[in-house]
Amino acid sequence: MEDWLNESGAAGLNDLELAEFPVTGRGVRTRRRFQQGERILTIPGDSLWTVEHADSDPLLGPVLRSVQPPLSVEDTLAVYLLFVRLREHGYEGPRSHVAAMPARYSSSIFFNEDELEVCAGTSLYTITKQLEERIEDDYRVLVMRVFTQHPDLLPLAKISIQDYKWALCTVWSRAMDFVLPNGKPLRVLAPFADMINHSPEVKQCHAYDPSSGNLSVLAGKDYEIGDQIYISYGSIPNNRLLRLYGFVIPENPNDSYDLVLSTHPMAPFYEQKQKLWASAGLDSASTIPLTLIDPLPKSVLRYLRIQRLDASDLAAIALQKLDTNEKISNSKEVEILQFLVESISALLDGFNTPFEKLQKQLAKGVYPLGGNAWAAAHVSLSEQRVLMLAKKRAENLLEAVESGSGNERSLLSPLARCVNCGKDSVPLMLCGRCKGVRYCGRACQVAHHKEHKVICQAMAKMR
Ligand SMILES: C[S@@+](CC[C@H](N)C(=O)[O-])C[C@H]1O[C@@H](n2cnc3c(N)ncnc32)[C@H](O)[C@@H]1O
Repeated sequence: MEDWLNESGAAGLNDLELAEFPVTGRGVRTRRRFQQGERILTIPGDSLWTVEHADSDPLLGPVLRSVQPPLSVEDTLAVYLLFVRLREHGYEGPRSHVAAMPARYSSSIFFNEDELEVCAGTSLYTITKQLEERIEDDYRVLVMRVFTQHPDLLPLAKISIQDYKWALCTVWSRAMDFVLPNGKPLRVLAPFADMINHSPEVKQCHAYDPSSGNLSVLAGKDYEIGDQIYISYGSIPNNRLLRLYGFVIPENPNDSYDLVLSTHPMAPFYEQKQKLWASAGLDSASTIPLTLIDPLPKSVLRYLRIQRLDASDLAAIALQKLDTNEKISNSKEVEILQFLVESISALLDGFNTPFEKLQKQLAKGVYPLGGNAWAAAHVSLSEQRVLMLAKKRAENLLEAVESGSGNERSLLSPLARCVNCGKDSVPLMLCGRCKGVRYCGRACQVAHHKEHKVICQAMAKMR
């Protein structure tokens, strides 16, 4: 692969080598020092895998162009990979790249029932089950529309659903996404650059140059000889990391839980409410990410306030006397917050193993380190952690509204109050480590330590 790339005009390969590393597995090692921002690697445009290249391939192009409606970007690249993998002559360069790719992946779509069961209750569990069905459907469509129509180029006997899943996982875990100056998205598979592993400690340092069509990797930090080179795959929570890339980051600072809020179209005043959701940047079926940094975004409360509006509230809104950015009334806010606390409790009850038990199991080594069940357990911890924070936030808000303390606003902006007791009228000190929360004194900091420890580490890492 490296010879092909050098001949095609790649730059930087002589300073790099493939090597095995603990945790990340195979990756790219540097043979020289790099300073942050220096160019490490350039892969020429002609060697990249893109939809454009697939469409202009002399053999595959006519096949792809004849499929109506056209295949998705993901399927086009997957079929392109399978097509090249099946060639016995020609395509030496791309074939050397395919030969260097992993033969199997550890995305959650390859988990057996027992392994997946460890994360039952998570969004990963649901999405993986749905994905399995979608992949089967998509494979059936490809068989009908492409493979059986072109048995000479894409013989069905050599493309099983397992092969299709391999190709999909190759795209998910190795392709890079960019937005071109004209706003169009571009998905690229870059030989050798796709051997670089992810680290949350570097910012995005790979770039596509639309004028040359080349892909470059810059140093995301300073490197010494022998160091592993990293890029950033993005701020990805564990549930997505495991589904798309087949790995997790314990105590991932980017963890999130996708809260799905929906309303039945037969609900009272549905159409009027739909307009209000739209003007709030929401939808009648909204998925709102709850994160470690913002476990209860204001948009969740806003959605629920709109959902519960009655005729008189709607009339007041029409006269601009009410704003769903603020609570409608104390009693309605209490109702919403009680519902939220109950709903989050129900979500937490739906997890196969509760947070503390799972933590103990992991500490005892019940799940073999780095294995599928271990990774699934971490996704469960990640999602439960975010939900527990969201529940705590909703409970604090509920208490503030019920007691009439008027503290709700400051509870939604946590930096303005003591995160343990909620006091906001005293001098507050910042947590020295994460600088993300404040305390009114040492006693509150000590009392809050157990709950705050994990988030503190995560936020400190992000900083
Ligand atoms: C773009 S490839 C990187 C090269 C890959 N390690 C290989 O040997 O081909 C992405 C894959 O590398 C692995 N990987 C990347 N970053 C990782 C990390 N921080 N921890 C564990 N595995 C990682 C995962 O298997 C992921 O799907």
